[in-house]
Amino acid sequence: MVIQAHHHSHVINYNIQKTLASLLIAIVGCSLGFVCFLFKRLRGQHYLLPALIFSATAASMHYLGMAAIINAGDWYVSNTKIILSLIAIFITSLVMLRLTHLMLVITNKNDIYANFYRLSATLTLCCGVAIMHFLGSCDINMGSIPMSSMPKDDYVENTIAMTLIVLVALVFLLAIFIWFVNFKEHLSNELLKRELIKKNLQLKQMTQHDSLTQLPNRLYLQKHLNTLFTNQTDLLFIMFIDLDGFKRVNDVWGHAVGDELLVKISQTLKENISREGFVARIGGDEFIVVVCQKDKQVVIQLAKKLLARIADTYELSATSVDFISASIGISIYPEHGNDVATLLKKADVAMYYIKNRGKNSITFYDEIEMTLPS
Ligand SMILES: Nc1nc2c(ncn2[C@@H]2O[C@H](COP(=O)(O)OP(=O)(O)OP(=O)(O)O)[C@@H](O)[C@H]2O)c(=O)[nH]1
Repeated sequence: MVIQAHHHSHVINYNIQKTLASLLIAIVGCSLGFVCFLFKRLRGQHYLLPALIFSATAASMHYLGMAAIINAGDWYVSNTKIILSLIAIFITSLVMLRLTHLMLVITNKNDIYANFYRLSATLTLCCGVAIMHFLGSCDINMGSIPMSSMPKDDYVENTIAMTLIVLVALVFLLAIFIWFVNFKEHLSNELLKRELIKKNLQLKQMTQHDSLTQLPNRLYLQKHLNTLFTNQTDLLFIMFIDLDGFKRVNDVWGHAVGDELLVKISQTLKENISREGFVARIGGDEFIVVVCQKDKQVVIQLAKKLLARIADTYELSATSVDFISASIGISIYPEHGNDVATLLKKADVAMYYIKNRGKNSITFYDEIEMTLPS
Protein backbone atom coordinates (compact mmCIF):
# COMPACT_ATOMS: atom_id res chain seq x y z
CA MET A 1 0.00 0.00 0.00
CA VAL A 2 2.79 2.41 0.93
CA ILE A 3 4.65 1.63 -2.26
CA GLN A 4 1.40 2.23 -4.12
CA ALA A 5 1.11 5.60 -2.44
CA HIS A 6 4.43 6.75 -3.94
CA HIS A 7 4.23 9.04 -6.88
CA HIS A 8 5.97 7.20 -9.68
CA SER A 9 6.58 8.24 -13.19
CA HIS A 10 5.72 4.69 -14.28
CA VAL A 11 3.50 1.73 -13.38
CA ILE A 12 4.84 -0.51 -10.61
CA ASN A 13 4.39 -4.24 -11.08
CA TYR A 14 4.86 -7.11 -8.68
CA ASN A 15 5.99 -10.67 -9.00
CA ILE A 16 2.83 -12.51 -8.03
CA GLN A 17 4.55 -15.55 -6.45
CA LYS A 18 6.74 -13.44 -4.18
CA THR A 19 3.83 -11.19 -3.20
CA LEU A 20 1.66 -14.16 -2.29
CA ALA A 21 4.58 -15.77 -0.44
CA SER A 22 5.03 -12.60 1.63
CA LEU A 23 1.30 -12.57 2.49
CA LEU A 24 1.37 -16.25 3.37
CA ILE A 25 4.36 -15.67 5.67
CA ALA A 26 2.47 -12.78 7.29
CA ILE A 27 -0.64 -14.86 7.93
CA VAL A 28 1.17 -17.98 9.16
CA GLY A 29 3.75 -15.99 11.17
CA CYS A 30 1.15 -13.81 12.93
CA SER A 31 -1.01 -16.84 13.78
CA LEU A 32 2.01 -18.75 15.07
CA GLY A 33 3.19 -15.75 17.10
CA PHE A 34 -0.21 -15.32 18.77
CA VAL A 35 -0.67 -19.03 19.46
CA CYS A 36 2.80 -19.17 20.96
CA PHE A 37 2.15 -16.05 23.05
CA LEU A 38 -1.24 -17.21 24.33
CA PHE A 39 0.00 -20.70 25.23
CA LYS A 40 3.06 -19.28 26.95
CA ARG A 41 0.81 -16.88 28.81
CA LEU A 42 -0.85 -19.85 30.49
CA ARG A 43 2.50 -20.78 31.98
CA GLY A 44 4.05 -17.38 32.65
CA GLN A 45 5.16 -14.15 31.07
CA HIS A 46 7.43 -15.16 28.20
CA TYR A 47 7.46 -12.70 25.36
CA LEU A 48 10.81 -13.50 23.78
CA LEU A 49 9.83 -16.31 21.41
CA PRO A 50 6.54 -14.76 20.20
CA ALA A 51 8.31 -11.40 19.73
CA LEU A 52 10.98 -13.13 17.64
CA ILE A 53 8.29 -14.80 15.54
CA PHE A 54 6.45 -11.49 15.03
CA SER A 55 9.56 -9.55 14.09
CA ALA A 56 10.84 -12.31 11.79
CA THR A 57 7.40 -12.40 10.13
CA ALA A 58 7.23 -8.63 9.69
CA ALA A 59 10.80 -8.50 8.33
CA SER A 60 10.25 -11.42 5.93
CA MET A 61 7.03 -9.89 4.72
CA HIS A 62 8.63 -6.50 4.20
CA TYR A 63 11.82 -7.60 2.45
CA LEU A 64 10.10 -10.26 0.35
CA GLY A 65 7.49 -7.69 -0.61
CA MET A 66 10.29 -5.35 -1.66
CA ALA A 67 11.91 -8.11 -3.68
CA ALA A 68 8.57 -8.69 -5.40
CA ILE A 69 8.65 -5.24 -7.05
CA ILE A 70 9.65 -5.93 -10.60
CA ASN A 71 10.63 -2.49 -11.81
CA ALA A 72 12.06 -1.10 -8.60
CA GLY A 73 15.13 0.35 -10.22
CA ASP A 74 18.27 0.52 -8.04
CA TRP A 75 17.44 -0.76 -4.72
CA TYR A 76 19.91 -0.88 -2.01
CA VAL A 77 19.49 -0.86 1.76
CA SER A 78 22.55 -0.54 4.00
CA ASN A 79 23.26 -3.30 6.54
CA THR A 80 22.99 -0.73 9.33
CA LYS A 81 19.46 0.18 8.28
CA ILE A 82 18.46 -3.46 7.95
CA ILE A 83 19.76 -4.16 11.48
CA LEU A 84 18.09 -1.01 12.84
CA SER A 85 14.80 -1.99 11.20
CA LEU A 86 15.02 -5.48 12.77
CA ILE A 87 15.79 -4.05 16.22
CA ALA A 88 12.88 -1.61 15.88
CA ILE A 89 10.36 -4.30 14.98
CA PHE A 90 11.65 -6.66 17.70
CA ILE A 91 11.43 -4.02 20.45
CA THR A 92 7.98 -2.87 19.35
CA SER A 93 6.81 -6.52 19.21
CA LEU A 94 7.98 -6.99 22.81
CA VAL A 95 6.17 -3.83 23.93
CA MET A 96 3.04 -4.82 21.99
CA LEU A 97 3.00 -8.27 23.65
CA ARG A 98 3.46 -6.76 27.10
CA LEU A 99 0.55 -4.36 26.49
CA THR A 100 -1.58 -7.21 25.09
CA HIS A 101 -0.81 -9.27 28.18
CA LEU A 102 -1.84 -6.37 30.45
CA MET A 103 -5.05 -6.07 28.45
CA LEU A 104 -5.82 -9.81 28.65
CA VAL A 105 -5.39 -10.07 32.41
CA ILE A 106 -8.00 -7.39 33.02
CA THR A 107 -11.21 -9.36 33.51
CA ASN A 108 -13.57 -6.53 32.60
CA LYS A 109 -12.76 -6.00 28.94
CA ASN A 110 -14.56 -2.62 28.85
CA ASP A 111 -12.39 -1.30 31.62
CA ILE A 112 -10.76 1.99 30.63
CA TYR A 113 -7.30 0.46 31.19
CA ALA A 114 -8.15 -2.54 29.00
CA ASN A 115 -9.12 -0.19 26.17
CA PHE A 116 -5.98 1.87 26.75
CA TYR A 117 -3.75 -1.23 26.58
CA ARG A 118 -5.60 -2.53 23.50
CA LEU A 119 -5.14 0.77 21.67
CA SER A 120 -1.53 1.15 22.78
CA ALA A 121 -0.67 -2.40 21.65
CA THR A 122 -2.17 -1.73 18.22
CA LEU A 123 -0.42 1.62 17.81
CA THR A 124 2.88 0.18 19.00
CA LEU A 125 2.80 -2.58 16.40
CA CYS A 126 1.77 -0.10 13.70
CA CYS A 127 4.69 2.14 14.67
CA GLY A 128 7.09 -0.85 14.62
CA VAL A 129 5.96 -1.92 11.14
CA ALA A 130 6.08 1.68 9.86
CA ILE A 131 9.58 2.28 11.26
CA MET A 132 10.77 -0.98 9.74
CA HIS A 133 9.22 -0.15 6.42
CA PHE A 134 10.69 3.33 6.14
CA LEU A 135 14.12 2.28 7.38
CA GLY A 136 14.10 -0.68 5.02
CA SER A 137 13.03 1.18 1.93
CA CYS A 138 14.26 4.75 2.30
CA ASP A 139 17.17 4.21 -0.10
CA ILE A 140 15.02 2.73 -2.85
CA ASN A 141 15.07 4.45 -6.18
CA MET A 142 12.13 3.51 -8.39
CA GLY A 143 13.77 3.17 -11.75
CA SER A 144 11.96 2.45 -14.88
CA ILE A 145 12.36 -0.87 -16.63
CA PRO A 146 10.80 -0.96 -20.04
CA MET A 147 7.76 -3.26 -20.06
CA SER A 148 8.75 -4.70 -23.39
CA SER A 149 11.91 -6.17 -21.85
CA MET A 150 9.95 -8.22 -19.29
CA PRO A 151 8.59 -11.73 -19.95
CA LYS A 152 4.80 -11.39 -20.24
CA ASP A 153 3.85 -14.06 -17.69
CA ASP A 154 6.19 -12.85 -15.00
CA TYR A 155 4.08 -9.97 -13.73
CA VAL A 156 0.45 -9.05 -13.38
CA GLU A 157 -1.19 -5.75 -13.90
CA ASN A 158 -0.79 -3.74 -10.77
CA THR A 159 -4.29 -2.59 -9.79
CA ILE A 160 -6.37 -5.75 -10.33
CA ALA A 161 -3.76 -8.09 -8.91
CA MET A 162 -3.11 -5.99 -5.85
CA THR A 163 -6.82 -5.54 -5.18
CA LEU A 164 -7.33 -9.30 -5.36
CA ILE A 165 -4.38 -9.99 -3.09
CA VAL A 166 -5.51 -7.43 -0.53
CA LEU A 167 -9.06 -8.87 -0.57
CA VAL A 168 -7.78 -12.43 -0.05
CA ALA A 169 -5.54 -11.19 2.74
CA LEU A 170 -8.47 -9.40 4.38
CA VAL A 171 -10.58 -12.58 4.28
CA PHE A 172 -7.71 -14.49 5.89
CA LEU A 173 -7.24 -11.80 8.50
CA LEU A 174 -10.94 -11.82 9.28
CA ALA A 175 -10.84 -15.60 9.72
CA ILE A 176 -7.83 -15.27 12.03
CA PHE A 177 -9.54 -12.52 13.98
CA ILE A 178 -12.65 -14.66 14.53
CA TRP A 179 -10.48 -17.61 15.54
CA PHE A 180 -8.52 -15.34 17.86
CA VAL A 181 -11.68 -14.03 19.56
CA ASN A 182 -12.87 -17.63 20.10
CA PHE A 183 -9.49 -18.66 21.34
CA LYS A 184 -9.42 -15.77 23.81
CA GLU A 185 -12.79 -16.92 25.13
CA HIS A 186 -11.45 -20.44 25.43
CA LEU A 187 -8.37 -19.09 27.18
CA SER A 188 -10.31 -17.10 29.74
CA ASN A 189 -12.53 -20.13 30.38
CA GLU A 190 -9.41 -22.20 30.85
CA LEU A 191 -8.01 -19.64 33.31
CA LEU A 192 -11.32 -19.56 35.20
CA LYS A 193 -11.35 -23.37 35.33
CA ARG A 194 -7.84 -23.42 36.77
CA GLU A 195 -8.75 -20.76 39.31
CA LEU A 196 -11.79 -22.83 40.32
CA ILE A 197 -9.71 -26.00 40.71
CA LYS A 198 -7.19 -24.06 42.82
CA LYS A 199 -9.93 -22.62 45.03
CA ASN A 200 -11.53 -26.07 45.43
CA LEU A 201 -8.21 -27.50 46.50
CA GLN A 202 -7.77 -24.65 48.99
CA LEU A 203 -11.27 -25.27 50.31
CA LYS A 204 -10.58 -28.99 50.64
CA GLN A 205 -7.32 -28.22 52.44
CA MET A 206 -9.22 -25.88 54.79
CA THR A 207 -12.02 -28.33 55.55
CA GLN A 208 -9.75 -31.32 56.06
CA HIS A 209 -6.84 -29.72 57.90
CA ASP A 210 -6.37 -27.99 61.19
CA SER A 211 -5.70 -24.31 60.55
CA LEU A 212 -3.18 -23.95 63.38
CA THR A 213 -0.87 -26.92 62.82
CA GLN A 214 -1.86 -27.77 59.22
CA LEU A 215 -2.18 -31.39 60.32
CA PRO A 216 -5.13 -33.45 58.99
CA ASN A 217 -8.24 -32.94 61.16
CA ARG A 218 -10.87 -35.41 62.41
CA LEU A 219 -12.73 -35.41 59.07
CA TYR A 220 -9.59 -36.30 57.13
CA LEU A 221 -8.66 -38.91 59.77
CA GLN A 222 -12.03 -40.63 59.38
CA LYS A 223 -11.69 -40.75 55.58
CA HIS A 224 -8.12 -41.97 55.86
CA LEU A 225 -8.99 -44.73 58.31
CA ASN A 226 -11.92 -45.91 56.18
CA THR A 227 -9.61 -46.14 53.17
CA LEU A 228 -7.06 -48.07 55.23
CA PHE A 229 -9.76 -50.48 56.48
CA THR A 230 -10.74 -51.36 52.91
CA ASN A 231 -7.16 -51.92 51.71
CA GLN A 232 -5.56 -53.13 54.93
CA THR A 233 -3.87 -56.52 55.28
CA ASP A 234 -1.63 -55.76 58.35
CA LEU A 235 -2.77 -54.66 61.78
CA LEU A 236 -3.55 -51.00 62.34
CA PHE A 237 -2.60 -49.29 65.60
CA ILE A 238 -4.51 -46.16 66.57
CA MET A 239 -2.67 -44.06 69.17
CA PHE A 240 -4.71 -41.48 71.04
CA ILE A 241 -2.21 -38.88 72.35
CA ASP A 242 -3.31 -36.28 74.89
CA LEU A 243 -0.78 -33.81 76.27
CA ASP A 244 -0.33 -33.61 80.05
CA GLY A 245 -0.12 -30.19 81.68
CA PHE A 246 -0.81 -28.21 78.52
CA LYS A 247 -3.47 -26.01 80.14
CA ARG A 248 -0.79 -24.49 82.38
CA VAL A 249 0.99 -23.03 79.36
CA ASN A 250 -2.19 -21.25 78.28
CA ASP A 251 -2.95 -20.11 81.81
CA VAL A 252 0.53 -18.77 82.56
CA TRP A 253 1.77 -17.41 79.18
CA GLY A 254 -1.46 -17.05 77.23
CA HIS A 255 -3.06 -18.78 74.24
CA ALA A 256 -0.57 -17.45 71.68
CA VAL A 257 2.27 -19.24 73.46
CA GLY A 258 0.04 -22.33 73.81
CA ASP A 259 -0.52 -22.22 70.05
CA GLU A 260 3.19 -21.97 69.46
CA LEU A 261 3.74 -25.05 71.60
CA LEU A 262 1.04 -26.99 69.76
CA VAL A 263 2.72 -26.21 66.43
CA LYS A 264 6.09 -27.38 67.80
CA ILE A 265 4.61 -30.60 69.14
CA SER A 266 2.89 -31.23 65.79
CA GLN A 267 6.23 -30.86 64.03
CA THR A 268 7.84 -33.23 66.55
CA LEU A 269 5.16 -35.84 65.89
CA LYS A 270 5.43 -35.49 62.12
CA GLU A 271 9.22 -35.75 62.21
CA ASN A 272 9.20 -38.83 64.41
CA ILE A 273 6.45 -40.63 62.53
CA SER A 274 7.64 -39.65 59.04
CA ARG A 275 6.48 -42.38 56.66
CA GLU A 276 5.77 -44.96 59.34
CA GLY A 277 2.30 -43.59 59.99
CA PHE A 278 -0.22 -40.80 59.83
CA VAL A 279 -0.66 -37.90 62.29
CA ALA A 280 -3.84 -35.88 62.83
CA ARG A 281 -4.96 -33.27 65.36
CA ILE A 282 -8.53 -33.92 66.49
CA GLY A 283 -8.95 -31.40 69.30
CA GLY A 284 -7.23 -28.91 71.64
CA ASP A 285 -4.20 -30.94 72.79
CA GLU A 286 -5.32 -34.28 71.30
CA PHE A 287 -3.52 -35.99 68.46
CA ILE A 288 -4.02 -39.32 66.70
CA VAL A 289 -1.22 -41.37 65.21
CA VAL A 290 -2.13 -44.29 62.94
CA VAL A 291 0.51 -46.94 62.33
CA CYS A 292 0.27 -49.93 60.04
CA GLN A 293 2.47 -52.66 61.56
CA LYS A 294 2.63 -56.43 61.98
CA ASP A 295 4.83 -56.28 65.07
CA LYS A 296 3.31 -54.92 68.30
CA GLN A 297 6.79 -54.41 69.81
CA VAL A 298 7.71 -51.97 67.06
CA VAL A 299 4.61 -49.93 67.89
CA ILE A 300 5.47 -49.93 71.60
CA GLN A 301 8.99 -48.68 70.75
CA LEU A 302 7.52 -45.96 68.54
CA ALA A 303 5.05 -44.87 71.25
CA LYS A 304 7.89 -44.69 73.80
CA LYS A 305 9.98 -42.65 71.38
CA LEU A 306 7.05 -40.23 70.95
CA LEU A 307 6.67 -39.92 74.74
CA ALA A 308 10.37 -39.07 75.06
CA ARG A 309 10.30 -36.51 72.21
CA ILE A 310 7.12 -34.83 73.52
CA ALA A 311 8.78 -34.49 76.93
CA ASP A 312 11.66 -32.47 75.39
CA THR A 313 12.20 -28.83 76.36
CA TYR A 314 10.53 -26.33 73.98
CA GLU A 315 12.07 -22.94 73.31
CA LEU A 316 9.10 -20.61 72.75
CA SER A 317 9.07 -16.86 72.09
CA ALA A 318 8.04 -15.96 75.66
CA THR A 319 9.59 -18.78 77.66
CA SER A 320 10.98 -22.29 77.53
CA VAL A 321 8.68 -25.14 78.57
CA ASP A 322 10.04 -28.36 80.04
CA PHE A 323 7.11 -29.90 81.91
CA ILE A 324 4.97 -31.24 79.02
CA SER A 325 4.40 -34.98 78.75
CA ALA A 326 1.73 -37.14 77.11
CA SER A 327 -0.65 -40.00 77.81
CA ILE A 328 -1.08 -42.49 74.97
CA GLY A 329 -3.91 -45.01 74.65
CA ILE A 330 -3.78 -47.49 71.76
CA SER A 331 -6.50 -49.52 70.06
CA ILE A 332 -5.90 -52.17 67.38
CA TYR A 333 -7.78 -52.85 64.17
CA PRO A 334 -9.38 -55.33 63.69
CA GLU A 335 -8.94 -56.77 67.23
CA HIS A 336 -10.81 -53.93 68.98
CA GLY A 337 -13.30 -53.08 66.26
CA ASN A 338 -13.63 -52.41 62.59
CA ASP A 339 -15.12 -48.94 62.47
CA VAL A 340 -13.57 -45.55 63.13
CA ALA A 341 -15.86 -44.51 66.00
CA THR A 342 -15.30 -47.69 68.04
CA LEU A 343 -11.54 -47.70 67.56
CA LEU A 344 -11.22 -44.00 68.49
CA LYS A 345 -13.44 -44.49 71.54
CA LYS A 346 -11.37 -47.47 72.77
CA ALA A 347 -8.08 -45.61 72.21
CA ASP A 348 -9.58 -42.66 74.13
CA VAL A 349 -10.65 -44.93 77.01
CA ALA A 350 -7.12 -46.40 77.14
CA MET A 351 -5.65 -42.89 77.20
CA TYR A 352 -7.91 -41.87 80.14
CA TYR A 353 -6.87 -45.03 81.91
CA ILE A 354 -3.28 -43.69 81.81
CA LYS A 355 -4.38 -40.16 82.78
CA ASN A 356 -6.01 -41.55 85.91
CA ARG A 357 -2.90 -43.54 86.80
CA GLY A 358 -0.25 -40.83 86.82
CA LYS A 359 -0.01 -39.80 83.10
CA ASN A 360 3.15 -39.84 80.94
CA SER A 361 2.81 -43.45 79.82
CA ILE A 362 1.28 -45.74 77.20
CA THR A 363 -1.21 -48.58 77.30
CA PHE A 364 -3.27 -50.72 74.93
CA TYR A 365 -7.02 -50.95 75.26
CA ASP A 366 -8.00 -53.90 77.43
CA GLU A 367 -11.55 -55.29 77.48
CA ILE A 368 -11.21 -56.62 81.04
CA GLU A 369 -9.36 -53.74 82.72
CA MET A 370 -11.22 -50.90 81.02
CA THR A 371 -14.87 -50.17 80.67
CA LEU A 372 -16.38 -48.32 77.76
CA PRO A 373 -18.81 -45.54 78.72
CA SER A 374 -22.32 -46.59 77.76
N1 LIG B 1 -3.49 -22.41 72.87
C1 LIG B 1 -4.49 -23.23 72.57
N2 LIG B 1 -5.16 -23.85 73.55
C2 LIG B 1 -6.17 -24.68 73.23
C3 LIG B 1 -6.55 -24.88 71.90
N3 LIG B 1 -7.58 -25.76 71.89
C4 LIG B 1 -7.84 -26.07 73.17
N4 LIG B 1 -6.99 -25.43 73.99
C5 LIG B 1 -6.86 -25.49 75.42
O1 LIG B 1 -6.17 -26.71 75.75
C6 LIG B 1 -6.52 -27.06 77.07
C7 LIG B 1 -6.76 -28.55 77.10
O2 LIG B 1 -7.22 -28.92 78.33
P1 LIG B 1 -6.68 -30.13 79.16
O3 LIG B 1 -6.34 -31.28 78.27
O4 LIG B 1 -7.67 -30.39 80.26
O5 LIG B 1 -5.38 -29.54 79.76
P2 LIG B 1 -4.16 -30.29 80.39
O6 LIG B 1 -3.44 -29.32 81.23
O7 LIG B 1 -3.37 -30.91 79.30
O8 LIG B 1 -4.84 -31.39 81.27
P3 LIG B 1 -4.48 -32.91 81.36
O9 LIG B 1 -4.80 -33.50 80.04
O10 LIG B 1 -5.37 -33.45 82.44
O11 LIG B 1 -3.05 -33.01 81.71
C8 LIG B 1 -7.73 -26.20 77.45
O12 LIG B 1 -7.31 -25.21 78.34
C9 LIG B 1 -8.17 -25.55 76.17
O13 LIG B 1 -8.68 -24.25 76.34
C10 LIG B 1 -5.83 -24.20 70.89
O14 LIG B 1 -6.10 -24.32 69.69
N5 LIG B 1 -4.82 -23.38 71.27
